[in-house]
Amino acid sequence: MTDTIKVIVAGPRGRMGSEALRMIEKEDNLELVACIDHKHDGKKLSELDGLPAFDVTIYADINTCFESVQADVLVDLTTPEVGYLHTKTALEYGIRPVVGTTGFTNEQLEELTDLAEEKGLGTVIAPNFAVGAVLMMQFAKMAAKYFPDVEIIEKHHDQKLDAPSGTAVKTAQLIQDVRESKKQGHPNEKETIQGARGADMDGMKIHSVRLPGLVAHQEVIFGSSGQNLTIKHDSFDRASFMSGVKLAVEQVMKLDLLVYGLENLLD
Ligand SMILES: NC(=O)C1=CN([C@@H]2O[C@H](COP(=O)(O)OP(=O)(O)OC[C@H]3O[C@@H](n4cnc5c(N)ncnc54)[C@H](O)[C@@H]3O)[C@@H](O)[C@H]2O)C=CC1
Ligand SMILES: O=C(O)C1=N[C@H](C(=O)O)C[C@H](O)C1
Repeated sequence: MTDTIKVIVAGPRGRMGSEALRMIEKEDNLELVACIDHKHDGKKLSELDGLPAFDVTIYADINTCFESVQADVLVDLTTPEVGYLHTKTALEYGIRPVVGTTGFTNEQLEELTDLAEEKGLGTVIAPNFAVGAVLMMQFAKMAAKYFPDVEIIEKHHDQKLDAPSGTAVKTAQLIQDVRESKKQGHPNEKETIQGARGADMDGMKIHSVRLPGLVAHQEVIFGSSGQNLTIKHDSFDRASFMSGVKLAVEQVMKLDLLVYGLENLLD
């Protein structure tokens, strides 16, 4: 029998955090031991409406939480600034972070990579936990070898804080690994309205759509003479991310460094 993994969830009232609670409730090898939330300090999760009725305490202060509760893993599903601080603090307390929160800067990712290595602690930061999205990114990386002209269109719900999405940035980074740096479009093109051509990453354009009704969607469009290739993924429901969160929580226990991207954990 495998040992139970003791998990703290940060952001339990959020769209992703609440889905993570529902996932943990169903899994015998995961045990929720506390939650971190800037509201409801000291309450039990079971006192909040609409969430699984776990008899665990909510802490507003992460240090108090880590000093009061013995845990193996912190699952962070909050906001970019908070998520970064949580990840750093978890590593300082010897707790392995599994981070779905997006919007970290490259400098923050580098700092966390160094800290995880120094502490010898597994850490997973995954911009997208949906297996289909991970495949979409891998297929895009494969295609970029043959189609260097590419634009990324990501579409999300209008409550999203960061743009471009973590998934779009990660996709562009994977493509950047295999293609020569390239400025796309006409060399003399001019935007008559600022932003019309989207964000630029190493010459690739990234377009961010935000609308009510959307969940998480991305198209990677490759163009070549006489042909286009479109690789597309849709998450219609946040349950789509949960098998990836579970895998990351299990695998982070076996790691002693930081991995960035769920693809590094898939067979
Ligand atoms: N990696 C992945 O597969 C996915 C990642 N995300 C990312 O996860 C993050 C959360 O997304 P959603 O759940 O949609 O957002 P949300 O806005 O529904 O939830 C964020 C939660 O964080 C809480 N929060 C804010 N400050 C806090 C603090 N100091 N301590 C504890 N909790 C705090 C808020 O109260 C809120 O409940 C975002 O960065 C998003 O981009 C979202 C979907 C999938
Ligand atoms: O905020 C979201 O919703 C999502 N965020 C992640 C991202 O920024 O890529 C993953 C997914 O796209 C949903």
